[in-house]
Amino acid sequence: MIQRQAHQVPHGDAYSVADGDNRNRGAQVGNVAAHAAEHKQEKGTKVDKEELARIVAEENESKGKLPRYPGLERWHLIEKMGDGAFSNVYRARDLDGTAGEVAIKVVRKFEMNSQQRANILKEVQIMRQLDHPNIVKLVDFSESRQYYYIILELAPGGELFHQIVRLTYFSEDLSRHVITQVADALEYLHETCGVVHRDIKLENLLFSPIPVIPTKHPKPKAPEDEDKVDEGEFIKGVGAGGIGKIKIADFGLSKVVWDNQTMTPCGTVGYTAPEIVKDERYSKSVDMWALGCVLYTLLCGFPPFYDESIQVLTEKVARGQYTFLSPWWDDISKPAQDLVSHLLTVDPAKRYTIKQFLAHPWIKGTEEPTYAALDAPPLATPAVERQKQLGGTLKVFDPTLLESPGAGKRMDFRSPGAVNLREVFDVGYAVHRQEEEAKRRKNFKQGFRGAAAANGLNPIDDDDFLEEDEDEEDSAIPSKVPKARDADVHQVEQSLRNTNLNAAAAARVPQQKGYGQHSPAVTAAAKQQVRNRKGAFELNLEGATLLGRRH
Ligand SMILES: Nc1ncnc2c1ncn2[C@@H]1O[C@H](COP(=O)(O)OP(=O)(O)OP(=O)(O)O)[C@@H](O)[C@H]1O
Repeated sequence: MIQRQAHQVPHGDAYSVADGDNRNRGAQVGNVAAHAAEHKQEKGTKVDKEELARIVAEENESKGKLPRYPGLERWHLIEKMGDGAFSNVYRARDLDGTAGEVAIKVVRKFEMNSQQRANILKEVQIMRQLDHPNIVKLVDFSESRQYYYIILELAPGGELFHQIVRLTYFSEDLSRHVITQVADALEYLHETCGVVHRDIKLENLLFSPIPVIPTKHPKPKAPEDEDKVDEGEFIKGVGAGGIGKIKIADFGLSKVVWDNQTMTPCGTVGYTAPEIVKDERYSKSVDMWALGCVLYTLLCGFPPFYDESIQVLTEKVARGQYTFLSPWWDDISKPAQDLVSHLLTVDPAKRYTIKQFLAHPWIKGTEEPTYAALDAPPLATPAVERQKQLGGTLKVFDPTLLESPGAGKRMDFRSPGAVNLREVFDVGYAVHRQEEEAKRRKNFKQGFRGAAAANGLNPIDDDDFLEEDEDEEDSAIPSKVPKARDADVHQVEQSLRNTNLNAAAAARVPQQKGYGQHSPAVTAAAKQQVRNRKGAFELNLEGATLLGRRH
C-alpha cells in the first residue's frame, strides 16, 4: 500500500489529505508526535477559542452568509443542505474546477468524545473502500483542529423521504426503479465488500433529479388516489416523477462483517465456526428487513409498522405484525406483495438474501408465478376481485375499521403528525436491528468461545470480549464494550490523513447542477434505544432524542 504523508496546508490550521507529491516520505512517527502536540494545543489557546467562536457564530447565522472553515479554502460553500447531530452538510463547488459540485459534511470534532470521533472515522474508513454507482462516493477527507471535513459526491435531489411526501406513493415501476438500485448497492456491500449498512431508510437514500415527462395517456384516478401526484412517463433505466439515480448515504452505523482482502469473517484469526458464519448472515439480514420496510413504504406511502404507542409499535416490529392494508394495497400486484412478505419475514434465516431478492420475478419483470412467505399476512385483494366477492357492491372504505389508529393514513406524511413518521421508521429499524444484533452478539460470543476452544485457545472472558465497532445507540444494550481511547482515535486520524482520496475519486464525481434542496422540515423525533434485558423489549426514550442527535 502506498503510504501518503499528511501535510499542513499553508492556510489556517487545517490538515489535509496529502496528494501524490508527498508519497513515501515516511514521516509517520513525526506526524503522530506533531498531532499529539496539536491536540495539546487544541485544549484552549485563546486564538483557537476566538476562531471557534467566530465559526460557531457564522454557523448559527441566518441565511445568506456561510461559515468560513479553516482548511476548506479550496471549496466555495453554496448552501446548507442538511445537518446531523454533530455536523452541517453544505453544497459546495471546487474552486479549481476539478471536482465540480460536492456535498461537504463538516463535523464538529470539539463536541464529540473519543467514541463518537472513532465512529466518524470508521464511517470514513468504510466509505473510502467503496466504489459503486448507487453509493455516495467519498471524494476527500481532511481535518482542522476543530472539524473533520468529509467531502462527498453530491446527490442533488436530496432525500427520497421528501419525494414520498411529494408523490404520495410511488407507482410499481418507479418503486422497482428505486429499490433495484438500492438492492444493487446492497449486493455490492454484502457480497463484494463485506459491509452491512444497518441504517437503510428513506432519509438515507438520496437521488439525482431528472425532468418529468408528462404522461401521454393519464389514467382515471381511484377515489383513494385523488391526492396522488402524476409521476409522468416512466422510462426504464432512467426513472419517473423527477427521480433518477439513487445513492445510499450515511454509513455512520455501518460495519465490516468480513475482510474482503483475506475473505475471512472479521474478528477471527484462522478459524470459522458455523456461529460466526451465521453472525454474518444475521448482520446482512438486518439490511434486508430494512429494504422490505422501504419497499413497502414506496409502494403504498406509509410504513409497515405503525402505532401511536411506542410500546405497541415495538411489539409489532418484534413480532413482524404488519398488514397489506385495504384499500391502499388492493391494486398493488400480488408479486410485489409476495416480495415484500419475503423481506418482512421475522426469522432472519428464512428472510430473502440480496441474491434471492434480485432474482425475484417482480424485480426481473418476468411472468413467473410468485408465492408469499409462510408468515405473510393475508394479501390485499384487487378492487375488481373484491367487487365480485361482494356480489357487485363495493363497500365504501371505513377508516374506523383500521386496526390501529393512524395506520395507513397517507396524510401522516404531510400533517403535523409527519413529525412522528421519521420516528416510526427509526423506532422500527432500531428495534429490529438491535433485537437481531443482541441475538447475534450472543451467538457470536458462544461461537467464538466454541471455536476458540476447538482450536486449543483459551475461551475469552466476557470482560475481554471486544465488539470492534459499537456505536452509542447499541451501547444501550448491556455489553462489555471497551471505549475507544484518544490514542486509538489519533491513530486512525493519522492513517486517514495518509490516504489520498482526492484525484481519482474527484474525477469520478459528475458535474451536477443544483436542484431545489429540501432541508429536513422535521427535526424533532424521539430517539429510541432498545434494551433487551431479561428477554423483554423495552424502548428507552430517556435522554436520547433525534433532536438531541441533531441538536
Ligand atoms: N452527498 C449528499 N448529497 C446531498 N445531500 C446530502 C449528502 N449527504 C448528506 N446530505 C444531506 O445532509 C443531511 C445530513 O447528512 P447525514 O445524514 O449524512 O448526517 P449525519 O450527521 O450522519 O446525520 P445523523 O446525525 O442524522 O445520522 C442528509 O439527510 C441530507 O439531506
